[in-house]
Amino acid sequence: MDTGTTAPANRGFGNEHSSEAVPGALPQGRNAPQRPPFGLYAEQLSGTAFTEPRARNRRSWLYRMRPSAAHPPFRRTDNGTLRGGPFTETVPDPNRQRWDPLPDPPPGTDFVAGLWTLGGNGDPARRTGMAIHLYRADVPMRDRVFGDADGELLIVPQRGTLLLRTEFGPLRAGPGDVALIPRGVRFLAELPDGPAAGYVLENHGPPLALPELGPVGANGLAAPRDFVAPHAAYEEDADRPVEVIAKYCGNLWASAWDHSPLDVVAWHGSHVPYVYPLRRFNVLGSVSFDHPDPSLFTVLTCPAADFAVFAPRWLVAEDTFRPPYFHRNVMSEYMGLIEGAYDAKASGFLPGGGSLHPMMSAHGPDRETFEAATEAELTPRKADEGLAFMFETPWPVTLTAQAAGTALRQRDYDAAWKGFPRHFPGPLGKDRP
Ligand SMILES: O=C(O)Cc1cc(O)ccc1O
Ligand SMILES: [Fe+2]
Repeated sequence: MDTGTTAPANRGFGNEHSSEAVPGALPQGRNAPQRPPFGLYAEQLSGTAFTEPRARNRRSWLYRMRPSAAHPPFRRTDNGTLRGGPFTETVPDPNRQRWDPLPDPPPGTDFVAGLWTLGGNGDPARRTGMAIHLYRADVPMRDRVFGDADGELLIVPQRGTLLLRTEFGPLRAGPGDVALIPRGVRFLAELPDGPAAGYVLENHGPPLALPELGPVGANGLAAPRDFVAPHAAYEEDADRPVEVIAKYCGNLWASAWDHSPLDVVAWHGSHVPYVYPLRRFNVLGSVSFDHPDPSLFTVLTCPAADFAVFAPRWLVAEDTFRPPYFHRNVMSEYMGLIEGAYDAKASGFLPGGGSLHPMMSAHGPDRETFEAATEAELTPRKADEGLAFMFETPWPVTLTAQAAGTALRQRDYDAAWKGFPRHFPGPLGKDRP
């Protein structure tokens, strides 16, 4: 992971971070001096209510060339394939769904234009729920900058690298990394390795945080120090026309600025973007028997969703069906695959594709996986065939019309669980109880 500078990484989830692109640009001892250094303008960006308890309070102070307030009106612009809650285009569907990866975008698609919404729940106007988006882009954002008032964005690259130039400085995230852009933080996405694709969890509610560790102890799972915040960096050519796009209560709005919002010279605070390399996740698992619940793989959690990663790990459980078990649960599970294969599905779940297992819908290993795991010799085995993740949400996910109607939807997904033979009570007269 490259943070774009040679300075030591700005590490630690939830820290009071600080950074200055020019020595002396960050005011010391107060947030709003009468005259900030170099004639910069001080601006507070609050991610939580002013009175939110200290442990959950998120805000940052930015010292910029111009106040963000100096801009003309925002006007509605085309949402493209982006949709916002409340999701009412289809009725909530109890069926299990799976999609093939999205095809390449029309030439000239940047990160924002390439956002394609699968579905979600809640309502951004009430700051509840979440949305699931996919993105694919083949051109960098140059004179376009995006900011999402509706929530934070957890970006999961699957193909290609994103160089995210944020108000707080640059972050680089490629396949195997996740980037977390807090609510309202403006950024553009460049594509240093060419075309890019991936997944986005948009969280409308309280921000994602590291999970409690409980009996796990003081260490384990995602370590706070593996989250890297950017170093302050501003655009030298900030005085140029830039289209600023805002997502606000589900819709896109655009404003023609005469300067770039990427003009922050110094900042400090807790409402900051991060990159986290998923392979740093300290996977814990069963060293005796049984397959643990996937909550043990939680990287980040918030009321609207848990983000879990299925990272390489050793499987050693004795007398155990080792892949994910058959289950029905109250949560709705959207899964994506960054690379390789996932241990519950022998076929059909492709990198860049996705599956949705709604509230109380029965799912688990497909028949091929079941048969193989039932016969497998239970020697210690490294499960390192891929990198999968899950957005697990307590509320049903309602699909957009495009996600429900697309030809990418695998209409025969139920066949993954077809043909399980009945063994009980056994042939008449034999083992019959
Ligand atoms: O459905 C899935 O594949 C996700 C999942 C994984 C696991 O290890 C246990 C339960 C679960 O829902
Ligand atoms: Fe599941």
